[in-house]
Amino acid sequence: MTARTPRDTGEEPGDSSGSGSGSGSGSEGVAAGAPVILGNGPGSFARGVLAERHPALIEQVRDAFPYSRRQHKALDLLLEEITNGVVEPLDPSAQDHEQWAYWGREHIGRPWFDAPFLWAESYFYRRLLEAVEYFGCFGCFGHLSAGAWQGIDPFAPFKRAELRGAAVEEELRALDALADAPADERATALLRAALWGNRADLGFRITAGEPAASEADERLAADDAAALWSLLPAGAPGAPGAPGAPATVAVVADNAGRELIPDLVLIDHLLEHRHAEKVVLYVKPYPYYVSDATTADVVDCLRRLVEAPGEAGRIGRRLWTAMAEDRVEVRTHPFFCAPLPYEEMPRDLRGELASVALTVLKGDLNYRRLVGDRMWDATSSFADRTAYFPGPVAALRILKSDVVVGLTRATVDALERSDAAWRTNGTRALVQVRPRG
Ligand SMILES: O=P(O)(O)OC[C@@]1(O)O[C@H](CO)[C@@H](O)[C@@H]1O
Repeated sequence: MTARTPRDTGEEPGDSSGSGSGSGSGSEGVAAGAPVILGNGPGSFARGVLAERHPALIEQVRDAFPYSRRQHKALDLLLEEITNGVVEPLDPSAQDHEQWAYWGREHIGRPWFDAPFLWAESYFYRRLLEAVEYFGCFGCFGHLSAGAWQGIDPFAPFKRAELRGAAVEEELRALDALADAPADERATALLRAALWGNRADLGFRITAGEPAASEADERLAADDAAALWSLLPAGAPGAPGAPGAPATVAVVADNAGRELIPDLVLIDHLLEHRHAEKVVLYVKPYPYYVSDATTADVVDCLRRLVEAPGEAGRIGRRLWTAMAEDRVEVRTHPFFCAPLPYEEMPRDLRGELASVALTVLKGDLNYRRLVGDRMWDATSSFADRTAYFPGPVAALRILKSDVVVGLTRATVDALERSDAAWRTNGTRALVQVRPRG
């Protein structure tokens, strides 16, 4: 992976135009709005992630690989730093050193817990990759082992185990029962599968354990599914761009494996029923938040589908062909691993998303970045929070952090009465849509 410059990622060192004033970049006092979520709230969800989940993850990664003494030492140092130390910069020779020094200008040298939660999490994953030498070992010039671990995804063993597991097997077999279902029934079931697939988040399970079985609809805090489908009418054949003609849909993926498989199945449905003529699938440029999907994970999931019997195999083969015909295109951008809200997305990405009929953002982190990682009033308007987004946008998300907007007062009151941890325990979901403004 070639690290990109600040200009590529939507923020320029020294830019005083306001870019970089959002929740992730450090100037938390600048933008108007609800308080930015920091890592230091006593007893807060964010603090728990930084104090418990990240140290546990370091140990899990350490145990999953036959790392060298040098890598173990780097992991030890990182563990000590995130629990008792202050934020250290990336190695000066790392390609993205300058970028992260800029993003971290208000946090480097200060305790990890004092930084905005989104920033601290994002930088933690970057530092974990540094410790395991994912981009090479920059302090080891001239040493023959300097690049030996390049590109080895530290989360791959967890992702692979999930993909080979019984749950995926069962979910693939369940597709047979849907093969001949009426299109609208199939669409509803596949959208729901892609939504609840977001429970399959290996990072979340480090401390939360296996999520409770869903009672799907009863646990939807908001359901704009009808609005989503109305933006993607099943297309009659027509010239691209002509009124009523199917268009391009962007899907911003979240987790690999058990989430990405239903995402891919939904993408196949969109193409098969001409809700879209093309789907662009955005993935992370490098391993992130444990199970976030990279291109390698897309390949693994497609192989898993293609090798499956029955309907799953047929879907896999159709998608394989669609990739060859550019009807499904995988893209990435450094911004997807930036500690910034989508409001600060760079011009090139904004241009791409402006041209599609709908952008579907999967998962909790994408939601936090979409509306801003702040303690919003849960009844504040989703449309207002996302008005900056360059085109129609839909969020499919399991609630796994404090951020939420767009709920009715009645829903919030009912949730507060029934379950104190409803925002973070992974048992509630939402589908929220903002059509073109
Ligand atoms: O984006 P995803 O995979 O749905 O969730 C990411 C997540 O697990 O990471 C954060 C804590 O580490 C939380 O915001 C959220 O629960």
